[in-house]
Amino acid sequence: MDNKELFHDDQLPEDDHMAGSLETPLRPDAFALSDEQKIDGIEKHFREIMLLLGLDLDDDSLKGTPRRVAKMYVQEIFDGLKPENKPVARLFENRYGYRQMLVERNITLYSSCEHHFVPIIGKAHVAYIPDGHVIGLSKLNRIVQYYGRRPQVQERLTRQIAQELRDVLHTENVAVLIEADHLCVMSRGVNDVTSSTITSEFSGLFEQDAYRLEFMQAIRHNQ
Ligand SMILES: Nc1nc2c(ncn2[C@@H]2O[C@H](COP(=O)(O)OP(=O)(O)OP(=O)(O)O)[C@@H](O)[C@H]2O)c(=O)[nH]1
Ligand SMILES: [Zn+2]
Repeated sequence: MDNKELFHDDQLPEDDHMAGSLETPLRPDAFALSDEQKIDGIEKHFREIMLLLGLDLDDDSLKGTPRRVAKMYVQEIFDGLKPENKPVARLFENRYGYRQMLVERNITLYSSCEHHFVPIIGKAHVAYIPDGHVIGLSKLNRIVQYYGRRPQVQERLTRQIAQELRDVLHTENVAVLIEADHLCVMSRGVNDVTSSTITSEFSGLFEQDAYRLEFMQAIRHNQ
């Protein structure tokens, strides 16, 4: 089957489209406003949303919600949109001569579905085979957290984490696998609470079956 049968005409993959799809789509002026300006603006608009829903904003429990939501968006669940929040992963020389696979598994992942703005909850498993350098273990978790704290689709999230690991570690030998539950699938729409979504990216040595299998076995063990 060729691509034309798999995609509608306007969805046919093109090289530049595929390359660009790794980036979170941002407006050119995405960084023009301060956090405080963003919080004030979101608060105002969220108040409107609540009023349109018919909610009484004089109610004690509801009146703080617009600002609470605005702060949560800007300072918490979407703070991975700001490049200055990208974790700094200091490289250490691989003085131990460790050349085998390092797997960091079961990394807690929280993200938000960019189509419905509801949570994606899951686990990320990442691995690399060090060349000249290694990084602190917690930085692997932090990289996953950073890219999770954006409106996302799971495919892009997976690829962004893999690309960051390749960049930081100066090696192509990187694997990322994410298994996640999408609240937009579970709690609304199709209302399926049993399905979950697995995405992966394997590059460098992980494109070979033996390395991929070792990784898959490592993340399955003990679960
Ligand atoms: N590929 C992909 N799709 C996602 C992801 N998260 C949510 N979606 C899907 O995005 C789609 C949005 O489709 P629409 O038909 O515009 O939205 P909808 O009418 O709310 O669709 P339903 O969820 O089927 O009710 C849905 O099928 C979601 O399941 C993701 O991470 N990756
Ligand atoms: Zn969704």
